[in-house]
Amino acid sequence: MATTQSGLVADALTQRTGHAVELVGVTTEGDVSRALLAQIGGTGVFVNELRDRLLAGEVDFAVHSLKDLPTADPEGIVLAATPRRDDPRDALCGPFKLADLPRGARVGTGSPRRVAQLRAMRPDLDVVPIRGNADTRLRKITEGDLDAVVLAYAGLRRIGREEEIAEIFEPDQMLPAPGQGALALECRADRSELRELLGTVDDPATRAAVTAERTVLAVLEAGCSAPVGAYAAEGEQELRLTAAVVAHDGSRQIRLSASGHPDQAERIGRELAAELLDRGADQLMGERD
Ligand SMILES: NCc1[nH]cc(CCC(=O)O)c1CC(=O)O
Repeated sequence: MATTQSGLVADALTQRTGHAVELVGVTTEGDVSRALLAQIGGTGVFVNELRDRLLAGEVDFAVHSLKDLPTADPEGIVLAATPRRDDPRDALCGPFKLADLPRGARVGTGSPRRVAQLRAMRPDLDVVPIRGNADTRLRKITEGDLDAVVLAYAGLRRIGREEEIAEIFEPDQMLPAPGQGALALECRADRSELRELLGTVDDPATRAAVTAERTVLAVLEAGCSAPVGAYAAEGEQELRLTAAVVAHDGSRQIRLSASGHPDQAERIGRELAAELLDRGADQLMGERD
């Protein structure tokens, strides 16, 4: 997935700037660790190694899944571009649509956000924590260990596994993770010429949307181990942000929306998060089943 999305970015950059781009593969802790992301996640396990290479001057820029970036701003590194986002929705993979899964069916996902929202829709399912890349997860269906897995639609598209999708969840069924489906190009802050080149693939509407979404996460001080979803739909001159905090067992949720001008993305995110906290988001996130 990482190689495909980096290749797409490289091609787009070459097309717009005329510069050749060489891909350098970097293996991260997130790629090798067997621990559940809910335990190790939120701390940049897919990101830190690439940032070290940037700071060491070994690579000029890095391509990340924006969803994997910690919300804290890294020292000496800037988010130089957020290309136009792919489909942000989550997808159910396997032979059954959600409503057709038998009672007690085994559904794999390691994401507390997906677990909680699955339980809200189908409390009878047996949600099983899994890890590994998308291919590994999908194999668990063909090998009969699981009846279904939930993965990001954008990622499935990038690796050409769309045929395995049974159903794509609308954001009102399963609110995506902040930044899901978007990419992030980072480079060193002191490389102003490079920043300008990378900026040619930036999409301001995507940047506004993901800024609003990630601000919610930052204010809630939640990482990817929290059952928090946020999605900002991009209109012409309006951004509509929806954010939700779901109880781990899916029994309750606090879900709010707000709209405003895209220039105000950060403020919209901050205010919505404050309102979620006002309504008890903290308590809901802390509860375990
Ligand atoms: N946490 C792993 C990760 N990071 C980005 C994607 C998918 C692509 C995307 O959301 O942009 C995935 C896998 C998944 O959630 O299915």
